[in-house]
Parts: sequence; structure tokens; C-alpha cells
Amino acid sequence: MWCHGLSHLQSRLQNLLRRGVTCWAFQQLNFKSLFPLAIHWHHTASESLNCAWQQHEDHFELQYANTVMRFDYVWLRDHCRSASCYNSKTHQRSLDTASVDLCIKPKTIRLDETTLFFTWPDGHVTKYDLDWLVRNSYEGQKQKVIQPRILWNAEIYQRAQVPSVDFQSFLESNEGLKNFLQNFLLYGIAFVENVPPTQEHTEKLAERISLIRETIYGRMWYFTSDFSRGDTAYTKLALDRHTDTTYFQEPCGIQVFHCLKHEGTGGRTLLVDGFYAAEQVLQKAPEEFELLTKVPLKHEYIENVGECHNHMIGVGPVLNIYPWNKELYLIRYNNYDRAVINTVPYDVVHRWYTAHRTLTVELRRPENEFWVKLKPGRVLFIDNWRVLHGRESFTGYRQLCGCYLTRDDVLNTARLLGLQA
Ligand SMILES: C[N+](C)(C)CCCC[C@H](N)C(=O)O
Ligand SMILES: O=C(O)CCC(=O)C(=O)O
Ligand SMILES: [Fe+2]
Repeated sequence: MWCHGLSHLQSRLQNLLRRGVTCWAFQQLNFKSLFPLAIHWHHTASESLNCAWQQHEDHFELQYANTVMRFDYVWLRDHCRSASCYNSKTHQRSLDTASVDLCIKPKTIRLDETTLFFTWPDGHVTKYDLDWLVRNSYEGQKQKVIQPRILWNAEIYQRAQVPSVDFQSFLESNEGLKNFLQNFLLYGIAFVENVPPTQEHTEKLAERISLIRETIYGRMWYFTSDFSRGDTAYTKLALDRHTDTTYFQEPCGIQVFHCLKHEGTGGRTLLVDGFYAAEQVLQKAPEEFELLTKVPLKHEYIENVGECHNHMIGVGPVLNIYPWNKELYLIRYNNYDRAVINTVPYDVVHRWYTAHRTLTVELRRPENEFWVKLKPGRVLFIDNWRVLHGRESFTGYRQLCGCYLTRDDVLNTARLLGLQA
């Protein structure tokens, strides 16, 4: 590392840095001759490591692995992984962040091989591996998407020839399960074949990847067109594309469908990649996309049929994006269950209807519609935060069973199998 033995220059340097001037220092140069244009960077001696850092008044700047990173000093103190600050067995912070002086600055900083050492005013030392900092810095993270996906229309999905997973391999091998989850994460839908057509086997399948999310519809549901519940799903009518449980504050993450019996005609299932449609809106009308991410809407479920009395309300925009990288993670789209709009003034309402129309036009393009006939033995998993489903009207006796899954637990299983989720 360059700059060893420069401590006599440190106070002058600090003055300089306080004024926000960037400094370079080379051992072989006369430091004074560089004032006041001088730039002071601490460099590693070894070319191969290629690391440089600089202590600014209010942040620490690091260049490493082709990344320029800036760290707040409180952040650097807060993320200390020393035994007294962090319990590496439980992966939990022991340090009380509120005890850190918000104006804290390190007394000294030094680099040894690939480890940075920060000594704080009270003498506590925090060590960071350079690679850890790259992996965990804002600049290192922000280029990375949280969830890699393949957006699809009917042709893209069909051409991809995504293989279904067999019931046995899904249950018995981690590889089968991993293949299934990989496809599910990429496309937002996935099928399991050769499942015995019973509710019990469907439940077993669901439990292999997640906890079942029990709702007002029960844990496992089993339904026919008997209008046993106050919802169109329990009729023979067609259902336009929608996501379910938009009236929950957190809509159900995954939906599982298994058609156990159908003696009649029609009843095909419609699937549409909501993120593909949203992407088209973003390309064609970015300000409409933005409005759909901003305007809060209510969805509502009011039921008074037989013994079932429910009133559910969920509030949130149609498109939900991560605020730091604008990645879309949830679409809430159900025109049946959308409640009275009273969360925005009339002029915004009008712009919202325009944006909603643009999205609807994309969602309804025939080329975006993927139709399948669910059959006994073939179980469909749908990412209810991304892919919309619908159904054609039907005749005859039709029995469907399934359940909702908690999204966190599906992702948990995926991560434990080594997938990015
Ligand atoms: C039948 N099953 C339990 C699957 C769903 C019923 C929920 C229907 C509701 N309109 C919604 O979209 O959330
Ligand atoms: O009957 C179907 O195929 C699906 C109905 C539906 O949308 C649902 O149950 O959520
Ligand atoms: Fe539905």
C-alpha cells in the first residue's frame, strides 16, 4: 500500500479533504508540490489487487473490482462483524445501532492483503474483506436484479418447451424439485405431471415446496360450480384474466390448481404473463407505467352467503416496484374485485383510467394468451404476483382442488436448493 509513513501529512490532508478535494499520493512524488490540485488516493502496491481508497469527510470511497463504492461511516460501524457486534452463529446483530455516534469517523484505516481495518475513536476495530464490501455495497448490488425472469407471450412460452416435472421426481429428488422451481421462478408458471387425482396427493405436492397459506377459502380448497361461496369462481361463468386475493394486504403468492374431474365442454384455463404486459406499457408509455405504480387502489371481498360472512380490504397500486431499482415484483389486477376508487382526486382518476386501459389492452392481446385445459393428473402452479389466470365458461360437472402457498416459503425452498430468489 502506498502512503505508509505519511502520517505527518495527515492533518494537512484532512484539511484538504474537508474542503472536498480528492487527492492522489505517490510515494515518489513530492506531496507539497501537488497542492492544492493534489488528489490523494491510497493505492495497493500490487497491481494485481487493483484497489484504491480514500477517506472523505463524510464517507469512505473504495475502488475495487471495477466498482467505485461509497460507504457511510455509520454504515461501516453498524455492519461490523466482530464477535461483540455480530453473532455469526445466529447471523444476528448484537450491536445496538442507536449507540453509534451519528458523526462517527474512523481514527485510522489500513489495508492488509484483502482486508480493510477501521479503528474507531473508542479503539474498536472493524474488519472488512474487500469482496464482502463489493457484494454488500449499494453500487455492487444495484446492477443486480433480485429475480431473473423470462417474460413471455404465448409463442415465447411454447417455443421454450419448458419441461414438466414428474410427480415422483418432484417428491423424491432434490434435482426434480430444483428443476421445477427454476422453471417456476423464470416463467411464473410450472406443471407437475402424473399426480394421482386426489386432494391428498395435491396437498402432498404443495407441502413439498412450501407452507400452505390458509385463507377464508380454507387450507386446501375443493370447488365446483355450486355457488357455495359468494364468488363467480363458484359458477360456470367465464372469468377474465385476473390475479387472486387482491383484497388482501399481501395477496397470496402462489396458487395451485388441480382439476380432478370435468365431464362437459369448455373450462379451459387462460394464463397471461402480467410482467410481460407491464413491460410493454413501460416501453410504450412510461408515464402511464409510473402512474400505475403510484396510485393506491382498494380491492374488496364482501361475502354473505350461507354461513360465510367476510369483508376483506386490500390497498395497493396495480404495479408494485422495488423503490431502489424499479424492478417490478407484484401486479394486483382484478377488475371484478376492485373497489370504489376514493383514494385520488378526479384528474388523477382520469389519468389512472387511461393507464389502466393501456395495460388492459396489452393483457388482452391474443398473442399474449396461453390457453391450457387442466386435466386430472396435471397440476399447475401459478405465481399469483405475476401471472394472471382466467377461465372459459363451461358445461357439465367440473371439480377443481388446490391451495395457496406462502411466497416466502417457496422462495426459501428455492434458495436452500441454490437458486437465486
Ligand atoms: C376458488 N378459489 C379459492 C381458488 C378462489 C376464489 C377467489 C376468488 C376471488 N374473486 C379472487 O379472485 O380472489
Ligand atoms: O375455475 C377456474 O379454472 C379458476 C377459477 C379462479 O379464477 C379461481 O378459482 O381463482
Ligand atoms: Fe382466480
